[in-house]
Amino acid sequence: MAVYTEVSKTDLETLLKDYDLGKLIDFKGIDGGIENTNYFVTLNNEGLQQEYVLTLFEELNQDEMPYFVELTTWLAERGCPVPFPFKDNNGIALKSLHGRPALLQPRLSGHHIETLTESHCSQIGAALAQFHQAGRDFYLQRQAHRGVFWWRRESQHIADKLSDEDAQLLRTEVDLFDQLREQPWNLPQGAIHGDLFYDNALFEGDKLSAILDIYNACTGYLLYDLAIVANDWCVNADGSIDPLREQALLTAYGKVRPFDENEYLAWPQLVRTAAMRFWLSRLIPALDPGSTQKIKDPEEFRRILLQRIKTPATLP
Ligand SMILES: Nc1ncnc2c1ncn2[C@@H]1O[C@H](COP(=O)(O)OP(=O)(O)OP(=O)(O)O)[C@@H](O)[C@H]1O
Ligand SMILES: N[C@@H](CCO)C(=O)O
Repeated sequence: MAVYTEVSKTDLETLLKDYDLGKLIDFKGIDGGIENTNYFVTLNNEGLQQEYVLTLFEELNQDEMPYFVELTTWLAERGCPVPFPFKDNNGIALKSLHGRPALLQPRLSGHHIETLTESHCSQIGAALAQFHQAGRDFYLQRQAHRGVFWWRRESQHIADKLSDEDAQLLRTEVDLFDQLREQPWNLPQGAIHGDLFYDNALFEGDKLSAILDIYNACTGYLLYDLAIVANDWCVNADGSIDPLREQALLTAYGKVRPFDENEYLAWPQLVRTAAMRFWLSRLIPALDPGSTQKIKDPEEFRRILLQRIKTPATLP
């Protein structure tokens, strides 16, 4: 399970002394996610039981955290259903535990979905467009942690562990994205989520209730963020695209933020780039015998990439 850093009852009670949120009743490591350590925390405040999530960041350092504290607060203030961290009694949201940056956030209600429908895709499309609209004038910028510089470098590092064919496939996609960036297209940019897979959304009944795990957010092409969503929410187990779910996603998104003319040109490549990015981020730990990260199957994204090459995507 994804508890990389153990937190004891004493650690938590010491942390909670900085807040007036109530008495610790229970806490439990969360068996989900692969990047960070997460705990559900139950507190009792004057007879009322409330649920929180404590996140310890395993990769991000303290200096990188203000971007996320500010962004989640900014988005929540503009009506996006994202968790944002509580401030302690001194007005401080960004804490530290066992040398890791730590945030205490509300536990948002809802459950993970297992079977994706057009309605789920349509709701996440509208919500992502609202996220993008809300984040458009966000005042901080952040370069993607796993963006263009990362994939240029890592695709070379990993090449000798791959078949010639796979190494070439990665190289081609890295080059094609570089070519796209050279186009005078001026694609809309802003704060993007960066990892809005369906396991990062919660639904209450059939209604979207939360968008979680904002910690891959960065400044980037808005359409690339939509491509990440399309490759996860609208794909069948064999890597084939479900055209109805994809149509529902894109139509709902476009109603809230209509596409720019040049975004139609960029879309077929951006879905390929998004597939390449997750293929690569899954390949790295899968090919590293010393990795302690939970492994997700890289093949899934290789299949999606091949599918996106075979049948070029179009925006409605
Ligand atoms: N604020 C929250 N409210 C409700 N549930 C939450 C919240 N934060 C985290 N969770 C639960 O914990 C799980 C893991 O959290 P999260 O996805 O942020 O972890 P991660 O390790 O950063 O994940 P990833 O592998 O997607 O990067 C979520 O899928 C969700 O079930
Ligand atoms: N969503 C990512 C893992 C977390 O970044 C994946 O499925 O590869």
